[in-house]
Order: sequence, then structure tokens, then C-alpha cells
Amino acid sequence: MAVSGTRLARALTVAGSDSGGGAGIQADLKTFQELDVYGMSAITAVTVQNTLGVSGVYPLPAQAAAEQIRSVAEDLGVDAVKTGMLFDAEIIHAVAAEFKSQGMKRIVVDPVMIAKGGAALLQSDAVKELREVLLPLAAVVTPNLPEAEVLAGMPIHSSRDRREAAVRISDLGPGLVIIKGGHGHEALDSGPGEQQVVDLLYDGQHFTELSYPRIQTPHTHGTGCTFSAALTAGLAKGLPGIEAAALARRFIQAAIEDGLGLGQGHGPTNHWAYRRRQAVLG
Ligand SMILES: Nc1ncnc2c1ncn2[C@@H]1O[C@H](COP(=O)(O)OP(=O)(O)O)[C@@H](O)[C@H]1O
Ligand SMILES: Cc1ncc(COP(=O)(O)O)c(N)n1
Repeated sequence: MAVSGTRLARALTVAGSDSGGGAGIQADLKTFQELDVYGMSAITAVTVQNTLGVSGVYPLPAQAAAEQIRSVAEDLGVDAVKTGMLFDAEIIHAVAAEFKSQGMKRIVVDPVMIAKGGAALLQSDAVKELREVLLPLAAVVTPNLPEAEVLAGMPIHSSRDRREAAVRISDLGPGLVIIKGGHGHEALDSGPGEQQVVDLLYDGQHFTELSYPRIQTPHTHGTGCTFSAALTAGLAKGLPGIEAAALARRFIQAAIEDGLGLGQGHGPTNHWAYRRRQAVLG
């Protein structure tokens, strides 16, 4: 049965499991569900994680990721796919090869490298594969500032640097580059009075800035995963990249604003918030 008389949109996440439920596969599936998109998963690694940090990482064999992707693509079908934690070069190779053989389109790459607590979610020698094997397939790539510095091979201290980094990353192949501003410092935040978080979009020709009030909270665990999952849901529904990014930005702003206050550390965001607000607005 189609939802609201339209075709059911289907999205796949290829990522790690977060036992705490705020990031990774769990954040992605919750986000897909909240946006009326049917969610599927290919798990790359199991992390032992709560709001205080990551205390264990158990990667799966690369073949397991490839087989999960093939299994769902051949049967249920995938309108858009995102990658999150891929952990090592072998998994990146296997995932990219499977995307190619499935003719996968609307690929969102969230180049997850380091958890907010500092744990490595990607081995440092896998960055080359990420740049050379996966990014050329991506419709959208969504680095945070430290990830953008690694992908672009340059430090980012100013808005000008960030634009230069976006151009360099765009040269690696993705259709749309989004350098998120959550880790921003003063030179990158803008807006008189209230401090704004600015996400920078570059589609190979034009820059667009999405600017929102910065929320003062420690509860930002999984913001990047949730943002890229909402974007993937938008693409699965057929939205163009920039509109999907704008939807994702509204979704994550609501999720951070209506935080749940769970856990003793960096808590998860509120994946219900966006839908609940829509319901109130009517
Ligand atoms: N304190 C905050 N207030 C408002 N938006 C935020 C805040 N922190 C992150 N965001 C937004 O959440 C999304 C994820 O950004 P970021 O935290 O930089 O990514 P990551 O989780 O990959 O490090 C972006 O759209 C960013 O603008
Ligand atoms: C399994 C997994 N994947 C991704 C992240 C990044 O999350 P964050 O958005 O907090 O940087 C994480 N902590 N765990």
C-alpha cells in the first residue's frame, strides 16, 4: 500500500550500529521512519557506545556489507542510499563495488571519521579509498569541518578557506558538497547578535549557505548521522539535492532544539521533534 496515495520511497543506510541509539544505523532508521520513508540497513560494524563514548568497535567482514546491500537492492529496491561509518579500506572497496554493480543512484556519503568523544570510526589509511573510490560515486557528500580538512587536504580557518575546501572536494566527484558548521568557530559562524551555525553547500557552480541559530547544548550525539539520513530520505522521495538539504536542516534543528536529556554525557537528539511540530502546524 502506498503512503498518502504516492509511491513508497525506500532508503538504505550502510553504517555502524550505535548501541546507544542516537547515531549510526539506529539514528538513520528512526529518521527515515519519521519522514515516511521505508528504511533498510547494511551494518558494517557494531560499536559498543553510549552517551559517554565508544568503548568497543567490532567490524564485520567486508563481504557482509556487500551481501546485505545486494540482498535488499535485488528484492526490495533502493531509491536512495547513505553511507556512515565504514571503518576500513576493505569495506569501502566492497561497498563501492556493490553500489556500482547495483547501478545505485542518489548516493549520500557521510564521511564519518571520528566520534565526538574521539574514537576512530575510520582507519586513517582508509581516507585514500574514501576519496578515490567512494566520492566519485556520490551525489552528495556531507563532511563536518574536521572531515572536510582531511578530504580537502587543507586547514579551514575562515569562510574563504571553507569555500576553497568545498571546491577541492567537489573536484573529487560528488555532485553536491555540504560542509557542515556544527564544529564551527567564530570565523565561520555568522549573524549579528545571535550566533548562527552555517552549513555551506557547493554544487560545482554555486555556493548556498543554510544558517540557523546555534543551540547551546551538549546533546548533539548523532547530529551528522541524522542530518545525512534526512537528506537521503528527501532524495528517496525525489527532492533535488539542495531541497533535500534544506529539509534535513529543518529536521536536525528541531531534533536538537527539543533534546531528550538522556544519558550522562553527549545525549541523542529528538527524532520525533520534526514530525510532532508538523502535526501541530497541521
Ligand atoms: N549546536 C548546534 N545548533 C544548531 N545546529 C547544529 C548544532 N550542532 C550541529 N548542528 C547541525 O547539525 C548538523 C550536523 O553537523 P555537525 O555537528 O557539524 O556534524 P557531525 O555530527 O558530522 O560532526 C549540521 O546541519 C549542523 O549545522
Ligand atoms: C556507529 C556510529 N556512527 C557514526 C557516529 C558519529 O556520530 P556523531 O554524529 O555524533 O559524530 C557514531 N558516534 N557512531
